[in-house]
Amino acid sequence: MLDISQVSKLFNPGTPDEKIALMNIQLKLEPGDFVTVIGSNGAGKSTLMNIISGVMKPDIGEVRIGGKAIHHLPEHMRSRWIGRVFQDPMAGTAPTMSIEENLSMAYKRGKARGFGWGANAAKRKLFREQLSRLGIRLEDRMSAKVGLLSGGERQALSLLMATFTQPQILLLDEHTAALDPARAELITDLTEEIVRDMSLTTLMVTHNMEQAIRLGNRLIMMDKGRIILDIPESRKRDLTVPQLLGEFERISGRQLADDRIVLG
Ligand SMILES: Nc1ncnc2c1ncn2[C@@H]1O[C@H](COP(=O)(O)OP(=O)(O)OP(=O)(O)O)[C@@H](O)[C@H]1O
Repeated sequence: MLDISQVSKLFNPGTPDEKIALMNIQLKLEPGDFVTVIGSNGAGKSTLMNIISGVMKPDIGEVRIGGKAIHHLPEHMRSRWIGRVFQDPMAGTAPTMSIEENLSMAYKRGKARGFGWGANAAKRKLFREQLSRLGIRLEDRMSAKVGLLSGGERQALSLLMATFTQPQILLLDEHTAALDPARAELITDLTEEIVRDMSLTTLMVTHNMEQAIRLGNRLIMMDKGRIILDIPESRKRDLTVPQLLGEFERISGRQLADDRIVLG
């Protein structure tokens, strides 16, 4: 479903600030894979997400979705295949627009995949149904401005907007990191439910080691622009946080340096 081959990205080449952000990344996700991504500070996790979504282009290498090369396409052209939820609850939604207007935007984005403009009443019914799945009564507040919602409510809406047109790839970029523990748990539960129910192929960056182990069917660890560990479901099931940190130390020869690390 997602095929990244030999992707490299260098920032400020040929200057004293030269940084290797990604070095020869090879990553293949099968349909329905839910892969968690962890790594040290500056490992290249955000750059990888940005290259998949089209915020940045790789220096070399290819990104394919469903066999189609997309690395040369601009971000807006990829959005019909890719849903993304960011760490910042303000990032995925338009604050001055209502919940319904925000959902309409996301709906329009998926149009090319069979979600044509329906009659308004039919659309509103669909939005209400979708919102009610979140279980936080946003369906009763469809005309409320999104800027008035709490961080958790906005993140739940962002998750719905990123997924309800059934993207081929869902990118979750530390999407629970800015929330308090109770709201982070709500969004994590919703994520699991939506990904499972829609069989979405998902890549999730997290600083929460316990979450990285518990969620999904595969875990990858990045360091200095490379994937240094790729753990399949069979091994992940019995993995513990100390074992995971030990693996990092064994491979990289250092302790995992991450100023936002959460052990569990
Ligand atoms: N726009 C940029 N210009 C220059 N260097 C950059 C840029 N974006 C990222 N980098 C550098 O590329 C490397 C990878 O950064 P990236 O943000 O992808 O890491 P990360 O794994 O997401 O880190 P963190 O967990 O700390 O957010 C880092 O050394 C970073 O300083």
